[in-house]
Amino acid sequence: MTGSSPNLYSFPDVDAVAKELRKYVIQCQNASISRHGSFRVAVSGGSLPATLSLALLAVNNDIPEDTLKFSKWEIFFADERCVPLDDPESNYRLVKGELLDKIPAELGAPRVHTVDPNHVNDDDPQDLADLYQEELMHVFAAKDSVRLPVFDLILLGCGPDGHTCSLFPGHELLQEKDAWVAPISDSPKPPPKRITFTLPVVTHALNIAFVATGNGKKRTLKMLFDTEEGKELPSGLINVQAVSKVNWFTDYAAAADVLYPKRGSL
Ligand SMILES: O=C1O[C@H](COP(=O)(O)O)[C@@H](O)[C@H](O)[C@H]1O
Repeated sequence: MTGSSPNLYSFPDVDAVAKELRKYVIQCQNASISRHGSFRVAVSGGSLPATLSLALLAVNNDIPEDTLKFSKWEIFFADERCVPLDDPESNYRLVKGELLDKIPAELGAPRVHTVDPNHVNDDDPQDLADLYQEELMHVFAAKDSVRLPVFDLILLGCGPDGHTCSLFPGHELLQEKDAWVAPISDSPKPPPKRITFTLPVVTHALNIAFVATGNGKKRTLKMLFDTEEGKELPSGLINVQAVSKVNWFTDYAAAADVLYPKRGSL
């Protein structure tokens, strides 16, 4: 699962992607629970939650090592839009509808860390970002002061422009070195006001997985993996900075034009 460069996995279709993603997430879960008793995972919005749901809500055939232990999960949001939690633009609402509401009771309930709903309508999203950073600090810096949180797994999407979280190409936020969570008021993709994990937080995670499927991601993946220009895009910066911790789960449609070596199994 690791090498000296990002792993680009490519599978025939979304169902096959979901099957392998499940294996990978469960491997990360089991290792994390053995290490520290919980699984701290961050999720994204966009197209990711649907594929994640397909992966995690599959039947496990009673294989013990294929068991999801949601009661040990702490779920965070790699980025969130500054909207109420029940707004159609909310990443929380999306993840709730696709996944959280559908988790069978016998698998346990995760602890979900949403943004503070009392500050989503603030003019300046700085407070919302600061409060979410404090939420992370309660979990990751409970005993000592730590420079950065160490997520067990961050699950990312990649937009057609190469953005990930709410980190957009050429945006000054890509230079942020200190904050764990940052506000953005000029997102080129609506809604404009959001908060996002910063690059240092993402690249400090133990495991990072991108999920990118469908024709709409074909040009983006080609650029990210086969061109120098792609290394400057937000998703490309994560490839460059986190190298072997990064695993891409793609389908044949998205990775069709990529020359970078692809793998067909975990
Ligand atoms: O705006 C966002 O977009 C990205 C990518 O979405 P996708 O639909 O192209 O997969 C997503 O990862 C992020 O969480 C979301 O806020």
